[in-house]
Amino acid sequence: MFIEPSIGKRKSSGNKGQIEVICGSMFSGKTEELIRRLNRAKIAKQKVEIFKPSIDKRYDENDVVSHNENSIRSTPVNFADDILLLSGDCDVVGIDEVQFFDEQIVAVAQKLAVQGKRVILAGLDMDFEGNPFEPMPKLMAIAEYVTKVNAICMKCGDLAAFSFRLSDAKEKVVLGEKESYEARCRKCFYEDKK
Ligand SMILES: Nc1ncnc2c1ncn2[C@@H]1O[C@H](COP(=O)(O)OP(=O)(O)O)[C@@H](O)[C@H]1O
Ligand SMILES: Cc1cn([C@H]2C[C@H](O)[C@@H](COP(=O)(O)O)O2)c(=O)[nH]c1=O
Ligand SMILES: [Zn+2]
Repeated sequence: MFIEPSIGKRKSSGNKGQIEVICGSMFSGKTEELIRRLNRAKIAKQKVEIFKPSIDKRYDENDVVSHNENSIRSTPVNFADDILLLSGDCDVVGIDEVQFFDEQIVAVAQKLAVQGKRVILAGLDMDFEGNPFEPMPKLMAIAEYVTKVNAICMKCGDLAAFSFRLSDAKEKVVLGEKESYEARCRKCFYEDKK
């Protein structure tokens, strides 16, 4: 489990800011882990702002919601740059579904961290073809902390790092849940890949 190197008193301690990335396949617990860290920051009396791309309205228009229905209030934004304008003087910025943001999210995360903020980003590291899902690789490169979480393979019960798309759709972005995707281990993913 990720243990914060420090938490609380960010402004008064002349904080340097940091970037944390939570990555993995679908159903691996990225959103749960993001919510856990943000709730702990709130308990430590940190001012927290949470964002998600407005494209993601699967469970709720505004909230970030995990597959097991944990939720936290968030602000949907159209562009990564909006986060810079809306994060104000907060201590901690949480961002979910980061893979749906434009490349600008990398500069935005960097700027927020340079301002002294703790920036926590959660997103898919691979797409349905098993390829890196930009801009996640760049964010992982500039982060101080990267946490990779695994789901359970829906075919064999092993650990799963891949998101298997059940439909024949070839577009990179196809929103969906259990009806459209399964968490798979490498073997079960490549066995059935079209
Ligand atoms: N194949 C699976 N492996 C692990 N957890 C699963 C799976 N399918 C459903 N879940 C549920 O999904 C939850 C994680 O949801 P969430 O944090 O939203 O994941 P992510 O954001 O990575 O898609 C788990 O706690 C579990 O209840
Ligand atoms: C693999 C893959 C996924 N998506 C979509 C499907 C879901 O709407 C989100 C991922 O949500 P989660 O919180 O990580 O479960 O992304 C996609 O558009 N393209 C893909 O290749
Ligand atoms: Zn498997």
